[in-house]
Amino acid sequence: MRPIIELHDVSLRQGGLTRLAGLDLAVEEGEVLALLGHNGAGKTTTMKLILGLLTPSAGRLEVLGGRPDGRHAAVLRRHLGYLPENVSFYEQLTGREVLHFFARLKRAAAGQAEELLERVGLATAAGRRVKTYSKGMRQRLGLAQALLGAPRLLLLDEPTTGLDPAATRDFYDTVRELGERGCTVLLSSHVLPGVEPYIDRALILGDGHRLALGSLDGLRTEAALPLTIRARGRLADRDWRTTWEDARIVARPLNGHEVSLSVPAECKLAVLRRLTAIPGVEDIELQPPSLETLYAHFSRLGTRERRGDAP
Ligand SMILES: Nc1ncnc2c1ncn2[C@@H]1O[C@H](COP(=O)(O)OP(=O)(O)OP(=O)(O)O)[C@@H](O)[C@H]1O
Repeated sequence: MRPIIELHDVSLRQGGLTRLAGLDLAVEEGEVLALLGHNGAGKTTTMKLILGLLTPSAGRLEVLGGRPDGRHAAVLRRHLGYLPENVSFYEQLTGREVLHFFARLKRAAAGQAEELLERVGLATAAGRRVKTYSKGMRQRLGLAQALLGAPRLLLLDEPTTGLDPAATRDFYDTVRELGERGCTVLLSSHVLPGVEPYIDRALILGDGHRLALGSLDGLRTEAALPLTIRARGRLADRDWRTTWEDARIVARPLNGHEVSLSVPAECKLAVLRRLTAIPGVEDIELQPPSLETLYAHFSRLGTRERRGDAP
């Protein structure tokens, strides 16, 4: 089956500025892909190219089997949902009126508006004017708007900015459910903590360049960063710095009953074996590099490469 989104060497240059540089990307049906990057990295630009709101200056781009900015655009509009970064609605309308308005625009059944209000948890607030909504309620209304018409592809630009942790979790739960039903989801985010369990792959962008693309496991293998092993117990009597022959294993005693070890992946088993044999060790916890750590690693690497620094 063909990917839902295909970018081959896509660039967008405007004036002297490169907004996107030679991006290659294929996204499969039902995949949840996170677009990660600093301010100005090219996340919104990538989304707007996929939406057909911008046209590449070079390269080939296909979305749901056609070019998004050509005649295919009308087909796309029916199968695409978009939640922009700064979502705004007519403040005087109620949540229900807003959704009915967008349902008419998208030629979706009015009944679907009610169903979606329920689904995003706004059923009881549906009769209130949008101007009385909190940030989280506006985002949920935005998501309901994006879900009108049963889209095959959803583009969510910074959807969890300003949401509290519980609202963020609810939001991502809905995203996961959509992915499981075969809807392809692209979401851009600065807010990395919490997103890991909900995504299949991450694309890390920096100054319009692709810095890394892969699943969490794939990115971990590529980055080859040390993992953290924490041991707890009655540990005060030991000199942790001299316990290891390999200089790459760095021990940081946190207090008398906890030590944190930075361990290269290939030393993991040896360290675990040694730790389990040490009297006093009562508990061991493994922490592979988080998405946040991987993001920082690839961003640093990308910046260095572009500046031509030695690693
Ligand atoms: N309307 C525009 N006209 C010209 N250049 C633009 C325009 N919008 C964005 N850019 C430039 O394109 C580049 C990529 O911006 P983009 O908005 O895609 O980044 P982003 O990763 O979404 O950033 P943010 O996290 O701040 O939203 C930046 O250098 C930005 O200055």
